[in-house]
Amino acid sequence: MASDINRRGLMLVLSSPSGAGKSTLSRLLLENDGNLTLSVSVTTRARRASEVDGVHYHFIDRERFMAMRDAGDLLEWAEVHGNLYATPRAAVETALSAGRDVLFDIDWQGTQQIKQAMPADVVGIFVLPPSMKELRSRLERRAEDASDIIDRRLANARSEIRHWNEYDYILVNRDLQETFGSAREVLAAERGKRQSPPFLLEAAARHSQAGQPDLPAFVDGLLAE
Ligand SMILES: Nc1nc2c(ncn2[C@@H]2O[C@H](COP(=O)(O)OP(=O)(O)O)[C@@H](O)[C@H]2O)c(=O)[nH]1
Ligand SMILES: Nc1ncnc2c1ncn2[C@@H]1O[C@H](COP(=O)(O)OP(=O)(O)O)[C@@H](O)[C@H]1O
Repeated sequence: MASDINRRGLMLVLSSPSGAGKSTLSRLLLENDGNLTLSVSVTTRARRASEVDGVHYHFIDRERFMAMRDAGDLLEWAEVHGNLYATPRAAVETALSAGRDVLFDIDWQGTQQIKQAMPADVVGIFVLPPSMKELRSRLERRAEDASDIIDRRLANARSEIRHWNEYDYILVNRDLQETFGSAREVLAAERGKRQSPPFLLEAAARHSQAGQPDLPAFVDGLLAE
């Protein structure tokens, strides 16, 4: 039975440099997909005006963060832009064992850690901005961070982008609706792969559309040889 084969949910990771659009994409995915749950991270960063404690993050102090880390309560953790961020373990395990898929908005360091721990269950999407100029203007338009904080995020962007090839899918976020459509395709394809074999072909076709536009032509070329 399919429910027996696929009783563990998948772990969908979205990473990007700050401002590329991963929080916006996460929100769209969560609003449109009843089986997807957000892993709400803990962080020592200050709350932004638009953020709600317990919804976007659990905002905690450094002491509590260290206590959680030392107690083994964190699935992964990292320092990003001078703040500490981590994924609480318990909520993820509860959701996965109930067959729900879990969405993570975490950086490349966290992705490496969970891929190491659970390689078969993790699907990584890296979101790129169309240009660095557009990245800056998105951070400025978002108007949530002081200019020194924006500068720090931009200064870190290139070193984050260098980790793009550690991910399974790369999405260039030009048009938001198109990127959202591609992310949904990835999710559908990866769910399909985890079902019974008849879904595998469909999954492969979707994978190629979402990730590499040239792949269908390549496959056509192979078939024509
Ligand atoms: N490793 C890790 N990174 C996280 C976690 N939560 C958020 N991040 C990353 O920390 C970075 C900064 O996030 P945030 O302060 O919300 O800023 P934003 O990316 O500009 O929205 C982003 O790359 C997030 O993906 C987490 O639990 N673990
Ligand atoms: N495709 C897009 N085109 C234009 N603006 C976008 C696009 N995607 C996201 N944005 C905007 O860019 C800003 C940064 O997006 P956000 O999701 O907060 O990025 P991140 O979570 O990666 O830091 C937000 O103001 C958001 O509304």
